Amino acid sequence: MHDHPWVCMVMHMVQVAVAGASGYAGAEVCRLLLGHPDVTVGALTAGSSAGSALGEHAPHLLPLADRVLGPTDAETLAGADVVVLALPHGASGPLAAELGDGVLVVDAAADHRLVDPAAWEAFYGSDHAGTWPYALPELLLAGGGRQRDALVGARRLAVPGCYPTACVLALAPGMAAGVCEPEDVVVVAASGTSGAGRAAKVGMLGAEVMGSMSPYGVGGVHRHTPEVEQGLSQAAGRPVTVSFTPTLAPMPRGILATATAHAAPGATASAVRAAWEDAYADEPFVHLLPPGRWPRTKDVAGSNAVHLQVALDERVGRVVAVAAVDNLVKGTAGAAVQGMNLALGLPESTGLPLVGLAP
Ligand SMILES: NC(=O)C1=CN([C@@H]2O[C@H](COP(=O)(O)OP(=O)(O)OC[C@H]3O[C@@H](n4cnc5c(N)ncnc54)[C@H](OP(=O)(O)O)[C@@H]3O)[C@@H](O)[C@H]2O)C=CC1
Ligand SMILES: CC(=O)N[C@@H](CCC(=O)OP(=O)(O)O)C(=O)O
Repeated sequence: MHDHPWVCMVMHMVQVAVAGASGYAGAEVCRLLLGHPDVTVGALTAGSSAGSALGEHAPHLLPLADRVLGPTDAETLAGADVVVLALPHGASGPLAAELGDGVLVVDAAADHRLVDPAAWEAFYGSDHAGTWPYALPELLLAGGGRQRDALVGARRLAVPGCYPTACVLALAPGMAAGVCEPEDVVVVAASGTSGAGRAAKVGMLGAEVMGSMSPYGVGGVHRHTPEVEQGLSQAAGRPVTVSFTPTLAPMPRGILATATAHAAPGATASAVRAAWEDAYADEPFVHLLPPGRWPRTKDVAGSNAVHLQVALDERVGRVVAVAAVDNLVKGTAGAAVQGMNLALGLPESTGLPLVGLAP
């Protein structure tokens, strides 16, 4: 299919190592890899959990329950064809440099997503590690083409953030088609608590989050703001400004993003609908719902699907787009596997579930 040296690898089973396998994202990568027909699971590593069995942390991963987690270092990860890094931000750059150019490194953390070092420094407060191809294949690029083309044959991949995946896919069609204005985009998105990782935090205790919703990172300070702006700007071909407000929702997984943008002068409801239909008609994972049906997080739980709907609020002249994703699948682990498939020359959908878990 693709004329690239990686393609020969698919003749054999691909060995994939996972760093951070005891965490939510790493364990979800393992779950998907267990259902992937072309993959064997290689070394699994952790931080303070190294030396313990994966089953102590992720008992649902029965076939891997007895695997002992190794330390997260280049020596332990050596020998794999692919290394997925599901580590806290900041850890990926130095480790990837030690892994060498021959291995495909898929980074689930934020370290290599942003193109603009100044944006990284402003929102993350550390030195920028560099920019890797952004693993959002469905992203429409201004002037034609999709981000997918940058992923085929790549050896380094930056997995998009969970909120940015939902927000960017929600509005990119309107930006690319010119039916949405780039200024004053507003996004309010709710996330399940697994988005915060499993490290203990008081605010994540059941007693704190159950039966309640609360915003955080309000006022343009959340670190996903520049990533959402970056993706939408790439679709629009000019700078897009976004007010982004994340919200914590009392559910284990899922993101529901509601994004609104000024409609371009003369944009009609049918032109808006056509932009979204055209954008995603051939995308295996991005599903524009029939008119009148709206996305629900339950419908995408456990799957790599994105459910979308769009409407024109003619009274105020704004386009309203809503997207639902599973933060741990299309928002992280599924995107990692989808990007891996593309980089290796495998069919893009291999090993990725399209069916959700509702009710
Ligand atoms: N959760 C989500 O929805 C999403 C997560 N991501 C990203 O994925 C990455 C992992 O997130 P998540 O799984 O949620 O986090 P968790 O806290 O659940 O897991 C973190 C993992 O990293 C390991 N770890 C922590 N510190 C170190 C260290 N110093 N050296 C080596 N290993 C370490 C942990 O091991 P140990 O068990 O020993 O502590 C654990 O395996 C993050 O960058 C996150 O932003 C991206 C998109 C969505
Ligand atoms: C609910 C919650 O806390 N969500 C996290 C985002 C999820 C995440 O892990 O961020 P990345 O996708 O950039 O890795 C947050 O707001 O920081």
